[in-house]
Amino acid sequence: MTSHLSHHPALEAAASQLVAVGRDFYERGWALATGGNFSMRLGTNAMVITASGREKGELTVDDMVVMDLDGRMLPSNSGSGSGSGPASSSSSSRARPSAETKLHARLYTRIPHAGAVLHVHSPSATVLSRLDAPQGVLEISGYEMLKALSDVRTHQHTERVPIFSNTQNMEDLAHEVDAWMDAFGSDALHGYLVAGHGLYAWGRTMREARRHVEAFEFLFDCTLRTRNATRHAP
Ligand SMILES: CSC[C@@H](O)[C@@H](O)C(=O)COP(=O)(O)O
Ligand SMILES: [Zn+2]
Repeated sequence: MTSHLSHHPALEAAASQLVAVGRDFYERGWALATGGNFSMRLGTNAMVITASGREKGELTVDDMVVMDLDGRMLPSNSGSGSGSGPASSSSSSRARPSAETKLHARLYTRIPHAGAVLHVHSPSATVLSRLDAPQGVLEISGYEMLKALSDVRTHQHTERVPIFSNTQNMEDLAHEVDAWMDAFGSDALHGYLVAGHGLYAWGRTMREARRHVEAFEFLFDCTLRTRNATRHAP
């Protein structure tokens, strides 16, 4: 395969996993219309993240940007042209990092075991995050599927998913996430919601991060169906 990543086998392997998750999540309707972004850690202070504005179901290994966790682009992004955003979403245009790069970087910094971070715009996450935004947290308990979240051993667990207000200012949003983790810790956290926007979830590996997104999606869907059924109960 010829790409600007081809001299970096570990990086290219990560990029291939990002391409695969993009295709899968697009097909499931969780990353439509360029929504969503995905990254993997590369060592202690670096990550590879999807380029901004790309169709997530049509990513190639060239639609990736290598960054350090302080927001600097690192070499290996040299094979590109210019422009980004939905209007110029071809893999030959210059790769600009995801607009939400700061959120990924902050998670890798705060959670040393995080190896992959996945952000999706799924309908259930988007709807639930709006419904429960006033409470600032979504609590889910009683489902066997909770055990798909790492270190959860029983359906009696209560998963607390914080909900942050949406903003286009990623520094502000990252600050809100930091403040929440300062107050409540990050050990029991598997993901968070951004109101009217979507879900961020992570895992030690790409496999675990994907499992977490799938589990959250199932749990969100069950939560919405239960509320709907309760509303229509005689
Ligand atoms: C449909 S636009 C969505 C973006 O604003 C953003 O929320 C998103 O998830 C994708 O941004 P991107 O810059 O492509 O990583
Ligand atoms: Zn988004």
